[in-house]
Parts: sequence; C-alpha cells; structure tokens
Amino acid sequence: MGLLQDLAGPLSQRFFELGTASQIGVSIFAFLFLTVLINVIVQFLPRNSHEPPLVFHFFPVIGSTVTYGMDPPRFFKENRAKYGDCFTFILLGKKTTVYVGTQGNDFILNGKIRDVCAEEIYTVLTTPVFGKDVVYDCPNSKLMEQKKFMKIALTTDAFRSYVPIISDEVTNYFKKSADFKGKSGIVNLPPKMAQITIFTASHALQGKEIRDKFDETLADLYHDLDMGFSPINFSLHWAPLPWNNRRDHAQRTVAKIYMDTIKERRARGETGAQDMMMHLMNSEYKGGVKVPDHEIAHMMIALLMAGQHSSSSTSSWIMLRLASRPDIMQELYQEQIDNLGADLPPLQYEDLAKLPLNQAIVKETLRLHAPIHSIMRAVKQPMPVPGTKYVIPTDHVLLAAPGVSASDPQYFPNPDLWDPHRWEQGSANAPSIVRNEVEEDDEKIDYGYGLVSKGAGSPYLPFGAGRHRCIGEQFANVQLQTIVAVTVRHFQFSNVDGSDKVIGTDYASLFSRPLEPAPIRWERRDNAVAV
Ligand code: HEM
Repeated sequence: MGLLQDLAGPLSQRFFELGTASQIGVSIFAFLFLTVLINVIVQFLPRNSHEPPLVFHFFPVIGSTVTYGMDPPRFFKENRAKYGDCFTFILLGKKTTVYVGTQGNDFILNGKIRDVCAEEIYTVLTTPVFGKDVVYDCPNSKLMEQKKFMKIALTTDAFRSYVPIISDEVTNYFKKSADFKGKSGIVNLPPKMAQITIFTASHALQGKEIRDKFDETLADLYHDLDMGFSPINFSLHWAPLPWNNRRDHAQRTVAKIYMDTIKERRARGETGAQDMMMHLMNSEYKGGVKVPDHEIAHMMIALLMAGQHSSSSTSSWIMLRLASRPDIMQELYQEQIDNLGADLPPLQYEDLAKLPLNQAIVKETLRLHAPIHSIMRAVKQPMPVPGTKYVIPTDHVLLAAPGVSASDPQYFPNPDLWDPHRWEQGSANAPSIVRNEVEEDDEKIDYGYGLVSKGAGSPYLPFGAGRHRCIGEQFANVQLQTIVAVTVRHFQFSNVDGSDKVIGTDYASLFSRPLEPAPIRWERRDNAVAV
C-alpha cells in the first residue's frame, strides 16, 4: 500500500503534466485553426473595391511569402492569370501590390517622387553595407547627383581603356586557375564567373592597386559585406548576429582602405587620372561642396556591390546557356574570325560593335534571366491606377517585375526559348517591340543624372527605368561582352551529359542566379595555348 502510494504521487503528477501539455497543444492548435479560419472568412467578405484583388492565402502574416519566394516569376504568371495585371499579396505581413505588364512597369518605375520611395525599402539592407550618406542613406536629390558623378566617369574613352584590362584579366584567370589546367575538364562554373566578375570590375573601375588587394584581403572582406544582403536582413539588419558583426567590421575596413588611398593620391598631388575614384575626388555637389572622402569611399563600395551580383549572375547564365548550345558557342567563335580576322587580334572596344551575335547573347540572356526579379517601392500617398478603379493605399508596398513583360508571348514569340538570333532583323522570333524602336519616339527625361529614356512602353527593361534606372548598363554590357568574347576564344563548352538542359534558378538570395552546383565540361580550343 505504501509502495502504491509512493508511486501514485509522481504518476498523477506526470498525468497532470501530460494533461497540461496536451491541453496546451490543443489550445495552440485551436488558436491556429481559428486564426486560419478567420483569415479565410475575411477574404470571402466583400472587400474595398478600390483595392486590387488579394491573392488567396491560408495563414495571416506568412500569406504568400513561401510560394512567392520559391519561384517569383511563376508566382507572378499564375496570379496574373487569376487576378489580372494588378494584384496584392501578403509578403511577411506586408500588403504588397504587384503591377505587371508595360503599364505596371511604367506606373511603378516612373512613379513620381511624391508618390513612391525606394530608399524607405532598401536602406536597412544597403546602408550598413555601403556606409552612411550615400545612395539610400540620403535624400533622393543627393542620390541623383551621386549617380551623375558616377555616370559621367563612364565615358567612351573610359570604356576604350577597360576592354584590354578586362580581356587580360580573363585570360590571366584561365591561365592561373587550377580548374582550367590541361586540355579539358569539368568545373562548377558560377563561383569562377563570380571571381572573374569582381577581378574585371575592380580593375576597370577602381584601378590596379585596388584590384591587387582582391588577391589578398579584399576578397574576404567583400564576402563579409555580401552577407549583409541576405533577405533575412530586411528584418534582422540591426541584430548583433555574427554575420552582421562581420559585415560592420568589413564595411569599416574597406572604407578605410579607400579613404587611405584617397589621402595618398591627394598627398602625391596626382592629376590627370581618369578612374572613378579620381573623378569623384574632383566632383562637387550643387553649391560647390566637394564630395567628402567617406562618401567617395562608400560610393566605391556601392558601385562594386551594385554590379557584382547582377553581372556575375548574368555571366554565369550566359556560360551555362552556351554549354547547353555548343553550336551557338561555335557560331560566336566563327563570328570573331569572320569579323575581326583569323589571327584574332587583341580585343578592342570598337570590336564589340562588330560582333552582333556576341551582343545578342547578353541581351537574350538578360531577357530570360534578369537578376533583379522584384523592384520595390514604398507608397507615399494614395496612388490611383490609371484606367482602373484601384487606388493603392499608403500601407501597401509596390512591386514591379519587368521580367514578366520580357517573357510575355505578346511581345516575344516563343518567349521561353533562349534564342539570341531573335534580336536579328527578320528572325521568326523577333520581338514585336524592340527597346530601341520604342526609344526613338520615347519620352526622354532628366532626373538629375543625365537624359534617360522613360522606357514607358518597353517590355524589355532588365536595367529598370525612371529615376532609379541603372547607371551601370553600358559598363555591364562592355564587361559581359568582353568576358564572353575572350572565353569563346579559349574554350568550347558543353553540358556534362551532352544534353541541351539548363539548370534551375536559385531565388533564395536577393538576386536570382543559377542553382549550384552547375558543372559544365570545357575543352580548350586547338589553337588556344594550353596552360
Ligand atoms: C547585368 C548587370 C546589371 C543589371 C541587370 C542591373 C540592373 C539594375 C536595375 C534593374 C536597377 C534598378 C533598381 C531599382 O529600380 O530599384 C539598377 C540600378 C542601379 N545599378 Fe545596376 N544592373 C547591372 C549592373 C550594374 C553595374 C555594373 C553597376 C555599376 C557599375 C550598377 C549600378 C547601379 C546603380 C548605381 C543603380 C542605381 C540605384 C538607384 O538609383 O536606386 N549596375 N541596376
């Protein structure tokens, strides 16, 4: 009896605990069930007809975050078919209104400064990485002046000097890299293209001194800066987490490297140099204020970071596409022999214009694989959508997705087909509206960084439009076309299994890129010198 009593105490306590635990479990389940039920019922109640339709979802806050995040282009396509060009979905608790198609692109990207705001969305991510007082950590009018300084430095003369620099960097890379030793091999391409991109961009835009530091300290520091761009940092940018601590240390260290270089150059009394840093050192804001050293340093970081992901992702896609179509890679090689001469002289800036297929490769790859799939803006005042009854309220975020019109069969026959020849006149897959045709009579506008086309009617806007339009477009084209032309001189690529398959897209980071590993087979051309 005594033993039973001894046992009964702990057992009843255990039952009590289990009972309590299961009660808590049931309560949580009931709470979740009710939350989902109420959320679903609310979506079936009559809604404000002036707001765009809301994408159906079960869970509040989470909304459509998961389906959007897994494959944004598919999400846009499927919901466009259900709800039309303009619809709202819940992204991490925020009502996010997507407006696709050429009118949507125009509405958002050419939105007025009093209506839409980019910095409110991006600053949490970019300011800790770039540093204070530049890009999205300053009034928009100041950003426009900063873009003007950077754009003016990217002259034809500058591009002329960049082509040999980029060309040599690519050749040296292939010579030195252990992954390209011998006559043939298999390599996971995207990390190689990321390195080639940062070496070529840093050398061309920031000079040899900075470029050489990428073999030592800068590569790791930029990697740490990069971690600050993880999408999770939209919420946790402030948190004292290991990767944020490394980001902050890297930002301070890289900025100091640039500031020390500025001081040394000034002390040397250097004049006449044409590089971006020297140009910024000689620039003045309206009212005659010189650009402070820390802003020059932060703009140098911003320039390199802005271009790195987009250009590196694009160059990887180009090479993977070429591996899936060795016949087109061979055509590119032949194009150089036909137009530049069988001895293939060192590549010059002027040569790029003589290689239309080489240009089309970049253009077509950006049509299908634009690295920036979602462009966001905060809404500053209620925005009526022309031609509809909708008014977008200020608690919504606007999302433009120019990739949707770039793969719309209305403009691009066989839109999912990667066909660089579609950009040739008379091609069966030629676009019904080509950007340049539109630009002829397109409205031009100066937001403070030079005249740009509004691009209002164009379905092809991989570099954006409006006041936030890319200033790196020409540089990226020169960089990418040179990388492709030089690579084609050295190698023939193919898929490892010989098929024409193309790998899927990784949407997990802010910029979309090929899923890894993405191995390809390379074979050195007979006439290329084996290293
Ligand atoms: C294939 C390469 C590239 C692509 C596809 C690309 C795409 C874009 C897009 C879509 C935007 C507009 C973003 C928005 O509206 O919120 C943009 C802005 C910008 N890009 Fe690029 N870009 C590329 C390369 C570069 C390079 C190489 C540089 C620097 C040399 C650069 C510097 C910038 C800057 C400074 C902005 C302005 C941001 C603003 O005004 O808010 N980009 N880019």
